[in-house]
Amino acid sequence: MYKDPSIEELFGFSDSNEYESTEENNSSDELEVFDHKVSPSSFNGNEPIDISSITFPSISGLILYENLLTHEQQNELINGIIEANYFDNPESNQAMCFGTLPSFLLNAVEIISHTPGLFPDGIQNRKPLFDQSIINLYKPGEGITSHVDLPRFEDGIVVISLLSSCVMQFKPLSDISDIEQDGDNTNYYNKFKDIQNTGETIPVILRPGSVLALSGSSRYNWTHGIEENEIDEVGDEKIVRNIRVSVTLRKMKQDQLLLNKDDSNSFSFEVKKRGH
Ligand SMILES: O=C(O)CCC(=O)C(=O)O
Ligand SMILES: [Fe+2]
Repeated sequence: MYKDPSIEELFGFSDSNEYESTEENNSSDELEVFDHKVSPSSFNGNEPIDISSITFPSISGLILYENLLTHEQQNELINGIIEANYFDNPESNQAMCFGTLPSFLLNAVEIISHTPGLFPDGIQNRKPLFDQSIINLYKPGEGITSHVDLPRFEDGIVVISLLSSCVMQFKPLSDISDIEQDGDNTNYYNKFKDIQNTGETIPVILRPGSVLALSGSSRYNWTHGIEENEIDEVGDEKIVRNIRVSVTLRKMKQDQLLLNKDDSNSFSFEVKKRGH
């Protein structure tokens, strides 16, 4: 029977000292988050089935593929993330990997790279498609400040959603001139607080197994963020948030790679607390 996993079951830590597991210990460390009786519906290695793609008329370049990853593929990602121990420290909720992608991401990247229409051809056919990943862990009620991804990353970004749904808000930038000047990370997230928000906000529901692709205007001219809500309401739909994990995949700009030439084929990662 499906039961939402607790954060302790997933990542082995608790906010409260009172937590005591009533579950049997799973000696293999492997966690089946999804009940496989709910039949996975999507990519079977040959033909994609039952995948819906959603576009947003006012946000050019934004496309959402629901059910792109099967439950098994989602489990594989979650188990890979657990085994990598990124979130052993309860303070950390963001792991950044540079260089070679962690191996547990490779099947998902393979699927994404074979998904037609995700990106314009020039992006879709680049090699490698991605060389940087961020894994974000959200407890219920947590979010991420509205931002535009850093200019040191190429166009063509995806966000894979796992475990829980949430709403991502897209807001058009009123002034994009600052983005070009901001070559590094400094105060990047704060920068957009003041210059966004002159127009409408477009809610995008990110469900587990979905892949959101951003290119062109959606990547450069809109901010995206997740509000700090325990419940999201969109139209008639009410989403009670549970623990959510997302995987962001991007490609570093070539000149940024050259800055770290000796490291460009190696793998490194950094685990920290999201600054927002
Ligand atoms: O967690 C998400 O869904 C979004 C993450 C994000 O925007 C980012 O890593 O830049
Ligand atoms: Fe982002």
